[in-house]
Amino acid sequence: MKILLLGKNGQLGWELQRALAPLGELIALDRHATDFAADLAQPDSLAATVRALQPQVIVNAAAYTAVDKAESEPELARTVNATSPGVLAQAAAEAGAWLLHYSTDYVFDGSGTAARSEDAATAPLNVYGQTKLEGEAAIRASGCRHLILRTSWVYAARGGNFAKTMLRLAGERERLTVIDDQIGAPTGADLLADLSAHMLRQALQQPECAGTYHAVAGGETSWHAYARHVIEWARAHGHELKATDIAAVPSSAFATAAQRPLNSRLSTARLQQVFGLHLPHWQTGVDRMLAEVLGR
Ligand SMILES: NC(=O)C1=CN([C@@H]2O[C@H](COP(=O)(O)OP(=O)(O)OC[C@H]3O[C@@H](n4cnc5c(N)ncnc54)[C@H](O)[C@@H]3O)[C@@H](O)[C@H]2O)C=CC1
Repeated sequence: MKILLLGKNGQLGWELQRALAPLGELIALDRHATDFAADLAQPDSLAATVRALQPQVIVNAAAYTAVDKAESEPELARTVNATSPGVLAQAAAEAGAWLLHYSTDYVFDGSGTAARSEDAATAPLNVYGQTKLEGEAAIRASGCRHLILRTSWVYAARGGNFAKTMLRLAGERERLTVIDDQIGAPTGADLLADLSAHMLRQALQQPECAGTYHAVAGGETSWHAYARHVIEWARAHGHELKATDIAAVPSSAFATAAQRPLNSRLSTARLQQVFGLHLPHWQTGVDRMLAEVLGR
C-alpha cells in the first residue's frame, strides 16, 4: 500500500511519519518538496501530485494553524485549510483513495459546558475555525472515503509548545498569569498519530467506519491548571523555578486577534465505540512529553 503524507514536518506530521511507516510505503512531503508539488497554498498543483504518485491513502497533516494571523490573512488560510483539502478530496475520489484529514474544536462556538458530539451544531468564532469547517465540508462533498479527526490543544515534544513556554517563564518570573476560563484536553501529536494509524488500518478493512470523529486525550483542564501541572511536575523532578504565584485570569485579560471558544470539550464516545480504542488521560501524555523535554 502507498501512503502520501502532506505536512510531514508539523507537530502531527512528524509523528505520523513514525506511526504510518509500518502500514505501507510512505511518501512524506512538505510544502518545499521538489519532486512533487505539495504546497497547499497552490491548490492547482496538488491533483497532479496525487495522479503521479497514485497513493491508496492520502494523509493531510498540513494546515494554516496561525490562529491569530488568520484574522488578517483569511484568503491564504482558506486556500490552505479549505480549497486544497477539497482538491485533495476530489483527487482521492477520482483515484478511489482514502483521505485522512484533521480538524479542530474551533469549528464550535464553545458555549455551555457539555462535551460536544460530532453532530453538534458548528459555529466557528474565528477565521481559522471557519476555514477548517469549510475544509471538512469540501471533503464530505467530494464523496471520497475519508476520516476527519477533530482534535484540540495539540502539543509535541519537538518544537515549541505551551508547556515549554510556561517552564521558561516560570524560570524567569515570580508571577505568571494564565487563562482559566477555556476548558479542553491537551492532546499529544504522538497519541493522535497512533490513533490515526489504528483507525486507518481498521477503516481500510471496514469502509463503513468512514466519517468524522473527535480524537482528543481523556479528561479536561484549563490552560491555568495545565500550566500549574507542568510547573509542579518540573519541581517534583528537581527543577528549580522562580514562579510562586500562578494567577488565574479570564480570556479577556489577554487581547488576541482571534476569539477562542471557552468550552472545547469534545466527546470521544463515537471513536471509542467504533474503533474500540482507549484514550489515555491528558496528564499521561503531558508527563511523558515533560520527561522527554526535561530529560528525566
Ligand atoms: N495545533 C493545535 O493545537 C491544533 C491543531 N489542529 C489541527 O491538527 C492538524 C495538525 O496540526 P499541527 O501539526 O499542530 O500544526 P503545525 O502548525 O505544527 O503543522 C502544520 C504543518 O503544515 C505545514 N503547512 C503550512 N502551510 C502549508 C502549505 N501552504 N503547504 C504545505 N504545508 C503547509 C507547516 O509547514 C507545518 O509543517 C491541522 O489540521 C490542525 O488544523 C486541530 C486542533 C488544534
